[in-house]
Amino acid sequence: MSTTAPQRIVLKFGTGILTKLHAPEPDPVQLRKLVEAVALLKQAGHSVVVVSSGAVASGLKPMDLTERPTDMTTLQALAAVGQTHLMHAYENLLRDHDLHVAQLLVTHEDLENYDRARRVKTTLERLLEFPQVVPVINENDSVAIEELRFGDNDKLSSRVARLWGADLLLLLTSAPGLLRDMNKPEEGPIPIVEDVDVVIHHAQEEKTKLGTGGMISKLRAVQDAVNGGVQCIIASGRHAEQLPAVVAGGGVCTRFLAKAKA
Ligand SMILES: Nc1ncnc2c1ncn2[C@@H]1O[C@H](COP(=O)(O)OP(=O)(O)O)[C@@H](O)[C@H]1O
Ligand SMILES: N[C@@H](CCC(=O)OP(=O)(O)O)C(=O)O
Repeated sequence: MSTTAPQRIVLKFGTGILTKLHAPEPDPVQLRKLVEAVALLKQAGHSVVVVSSGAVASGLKPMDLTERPTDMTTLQALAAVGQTHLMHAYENLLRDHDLHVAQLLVTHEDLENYDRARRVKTTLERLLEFPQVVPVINENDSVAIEELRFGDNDKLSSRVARLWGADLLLLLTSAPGLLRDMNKPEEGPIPIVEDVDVVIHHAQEEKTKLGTGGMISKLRAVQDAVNGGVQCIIASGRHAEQLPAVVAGGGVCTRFLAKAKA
């Protein structure tokens, strides 16, 4: 992988890395580190799109809730409140790097419909002609129809990566990558995967308390992306400082090789 040519990179920040380790609320220190990594990648000449979860988690405190609710209507209401808090935080942190956030909220239907998906793509491309802009995409949770929701942002990020023609999709999560055995994290993640089907059995149902996806959802999203010619990486979002190294081909992570583009 070339490190000099500007690469189109989609970074997906899961809920599990945007919230505090032991409290269900956004972690400003984490967000600051992730935004710093985005700024570094942009300085290195990469074109960066962020898919960020965290709307529901950001809505808990303003709505005086301590636990993630389970009913869909309350979750959608929470996302409506939390999304503005989330964007406000991005805006403030990006400003320190002379960058601006551009919010794109999309539904499953938007990306499945040819004309609407083209519109999302053209808007994204126009935004990226402005080097000071960082598009931050989330599911339009408050209007998404329950049966058609992405639900987690893993699938959404792979659809965006394919639509935009990204070179790399980086799924940042609470795990250091795909572990062979979750009880033996000291073994480190599987470094390279050529065929997702061969490793899918390593993924357990277990996931973080606030996240909705889990590792199985991530691997399905990875499969979709690599089939579309997008290389994928699963890495820890708790070590944002290693992201430039990961993008350059090193670091601790699991790398999934892309299939040839059709
Ligand atoms: N084989 C595995 N290797 C690493 N993590 C795994 C594995 N199987 C299941 N997991 C779980 O997947 C979680 C990451 O998914 P999730 O909680 O949905 O995070 P996010 O909110 O970042 O999408 C990890 O915290 C871990 O508990
Ligand atoms: N769109 C939702 C994301 C839901 C979610 O938790 O996704 P993920 O972190 O990918 O498991 C939100 O912003 O809260």
